[in-house]
Amino acid sequence: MTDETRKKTFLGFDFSTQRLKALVIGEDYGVLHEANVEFDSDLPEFRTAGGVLRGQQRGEVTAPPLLWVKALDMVMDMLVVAGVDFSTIEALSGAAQQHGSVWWSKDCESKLASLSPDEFLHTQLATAFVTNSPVWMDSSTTADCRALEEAVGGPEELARITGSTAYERFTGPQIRKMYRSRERAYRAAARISLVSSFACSLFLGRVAPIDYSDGSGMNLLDIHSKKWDEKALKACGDETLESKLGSPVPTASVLGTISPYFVQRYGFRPDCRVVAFTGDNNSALAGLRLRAGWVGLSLGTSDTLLCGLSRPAAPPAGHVLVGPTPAAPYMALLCFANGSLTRQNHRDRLAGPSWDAFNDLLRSTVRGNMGYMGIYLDTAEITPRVRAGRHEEDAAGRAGRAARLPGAAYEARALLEGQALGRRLHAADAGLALDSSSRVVATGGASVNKELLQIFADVFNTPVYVQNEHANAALLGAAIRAADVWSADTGIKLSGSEPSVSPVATPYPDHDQIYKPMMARYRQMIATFPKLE
Ligand SMILES: Nc1ncnc2c1ncn2[C@@H]1O[C@H](COP(=O)(O)OP(=O)(O)O)[C@@H](O)[C@H]1O
Ligand SMILES: O=C(CO)[C@@H](O)[C@H](O)COP(=O)(O)O
Repeated sequence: MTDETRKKTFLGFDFSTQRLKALVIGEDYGVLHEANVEFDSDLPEFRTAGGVLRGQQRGEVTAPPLLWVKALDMVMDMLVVAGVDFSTIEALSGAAQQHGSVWWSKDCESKLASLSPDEFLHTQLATAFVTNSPVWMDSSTTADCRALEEAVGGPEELARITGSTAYERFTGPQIRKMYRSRERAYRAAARISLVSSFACSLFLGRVAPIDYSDGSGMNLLDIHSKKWDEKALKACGDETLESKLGSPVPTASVLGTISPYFVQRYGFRPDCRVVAFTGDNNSALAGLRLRAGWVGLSLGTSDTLLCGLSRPAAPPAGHVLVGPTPAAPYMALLCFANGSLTRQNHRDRLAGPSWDAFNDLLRSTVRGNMGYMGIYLDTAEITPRVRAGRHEEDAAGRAGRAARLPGAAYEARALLEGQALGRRLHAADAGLALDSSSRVVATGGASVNKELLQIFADVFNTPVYVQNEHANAALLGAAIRAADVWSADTGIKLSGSEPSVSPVATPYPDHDQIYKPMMARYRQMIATFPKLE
């Protein structure tokens, strides 16, 4: 029996692309503690750039799973130093970058079950993985995508079953590539986790099941029956694949109690519940708790657009996923690979390492940028699926040398207007309707930048809001899901709180004159980029 009067707190994690964050909330969902480990600077021994490693083959991007394990050791120590009383934590959950796969070695279960509380996790799990993890930025599996679509009956059929046509970063095509090109690694892996279920496993002390919501980013899960699709499994591996993946579970599930390692090392209660972890965008939707007609805009390493759906309509573009909470049975997602890191690269080039200096450049230009436009793709793009490249045009539509933009300020605005135009255009193509009642709610690292949000408001012709409770809805969503699922499991009501949002950018009334023609030009410009093949 849980004592209803004792102090209750809930812990959330976000294993995102560039950092690991942890957050403790109280019964009222108010933030009590936070900690943050940045992979590149806090763990330089792994030699990552932006949290990832670029491979030799074109488009290959991975991350070492031990980096995430060591980051967890560090973040836990930070919470200790911050004075967190782990005995008050009733439940924990987490979010993680989507689609990445973690390849566990044969003895992983015995290792997870017998961790010594006297040692760090990373020293004990150093040999628990058979290879680095392919992550969402990988674009090297185009051949596997086409083969998977063909095996299932075509791209439309795959989208009807799994919610998406085949995408390079989705876990099914990534598993197929491993099976096809590195069969020894495929065979050596006893289990395959998503980054979310891998992170959950560390707390559970056994390999955790994949949840339905993040599992929908694999091109393997039937989003209607919520079972693995047999044809898709067969196309991506051999008869052992289903057991390597294990059976998927509802996202709002208590998977068990916390591993003795955390009880003995940090003083967690032995009955602290571990709630299934999920993808970071899925968790952001849970954290934002959007109203009907509102759209989430996550500005993390990637930029994503999200909204809840009541039914799983097959999308003409983008993805439909099983939703993370009972309130959002399904969700729509559009992902853009050239998000914060691309903005950051060009900020460094044009203004140096300061966002204030970059914003000064933006302020010195006008909406519409006197007709100068640019599309800057530093990495292969996901929406649409094109190669990296750059295209600039002057007001007369001239490209190439003749169109060189007249200075850093014009390039800065061209970059952000180009990004916002792309988000808006592809959202419309994917059937995401915005009307006068719509609101965009921004979250993630770049959502603190009001100049950037003003450009999104102008291009979308929609007011942009931010959430007051936290700038990282994925992290907050992880802690809130831990609390909500715990409450449903124990029957104990929590005071909780409704999310509150504040407006940060309102569109100027000249959207139609300025941005409608630019949208048409954007469509022509993006068509000049070579497609992934
Ligand atoms: N003031 C700012 N303006 C624009 N972008 C910013 C600003 N502050 C931070 N960022 C961007 O936020 C990104 C990190 O966002 P975050 O949500 O933590 O990413 P992730 O969750 O993918 O690791 C950084 O790459 C950085 O470029
Ligand atoms: O691939 C996708 C979504 O489909 C990405 O959005 C990843 O989930 C990475 O998230 P961030 O680290 O950028 O938040």
